[in-house]
Amino acid sequence: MHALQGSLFDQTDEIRLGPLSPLERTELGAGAWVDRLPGWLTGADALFEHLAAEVPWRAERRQMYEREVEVPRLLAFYGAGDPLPHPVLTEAREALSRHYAPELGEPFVTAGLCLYRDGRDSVAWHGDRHGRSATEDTLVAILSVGDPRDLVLRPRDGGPTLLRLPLGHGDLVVMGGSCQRTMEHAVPKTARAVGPRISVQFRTRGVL
Ligand SMILES: O=C(O)CCC(=O)C(=O)O
Ligand SMILES: [Fe+2]
Repeated sequence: MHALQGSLFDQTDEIRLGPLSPLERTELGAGAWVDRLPGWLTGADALFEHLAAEVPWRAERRQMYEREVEVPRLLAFYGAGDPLPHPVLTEAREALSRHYAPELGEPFVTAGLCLYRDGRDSVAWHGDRHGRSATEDTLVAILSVGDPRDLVLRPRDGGPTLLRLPLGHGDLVVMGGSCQRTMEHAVPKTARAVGPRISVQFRTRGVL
C-alpha cells in the first residue's frame, strides 16, 4: 500500500465537520441527482489514519463463473445500532439525517466502509439496488478520506459517463432520487500512482 500523501489543504489534525448549507445539487435527469460538498470534513488525513488502523477490514471473495476471485478493495459494515469506529462518523450520520429529513423521511442508519489500497482497487459499475432501493427512491451519502479517486456516474440504460467526481480528503457526495435505479456508479482502476482512499457510505434501513 502506498503511503498516504497528506493534502496541502488539510494540515490540521483536528477532525471536524463543517456546515451542510453549501451543498450543491446537480440534476442528472429521470429524477436522479447528486449533491456535492468538497471538504466537508477537516482533519481528513487524521481520520484516514485512524480508520485505516482501527477498522477490522475484511477481504471478500466472490464467485466469478468458475473461479473465486478476491473483491479488489477491503470492506467493513456497521449495521443499525453498531458503534461506529470514530465519533465524527456518528456526528456525520446525524447531521446528514437532520439535513435530509424533509426529503428522505427517515434517518441514515448503516455505514459501509471501503478501503481502496491503491489504483488497482476499484468497484465495477453498479447501483446500490439491494433491498428497498430496487423499487424506491433513496439517498446514499458518501464521505471520503485519503487520496482522491474518481466516482463516475452514467445512465443505467446506456449512454456516456455524465459525471466524474474526484472524491477524497473530506469530500461529501450524496446520490439521491432515482439514482440507484436509473444510474450506475463505479470507482474505476487507475494507472496513476495514487495513495489509499477510504469511503464511508451512509444508507437507510433495508438499503444495500
Ligand atoms: O467508493 C465509493 O465511494 C463508492 C462505493 C460504492 O459505490 C459501494 O460500495 O456501493
Ligand atoms: Fe455503490
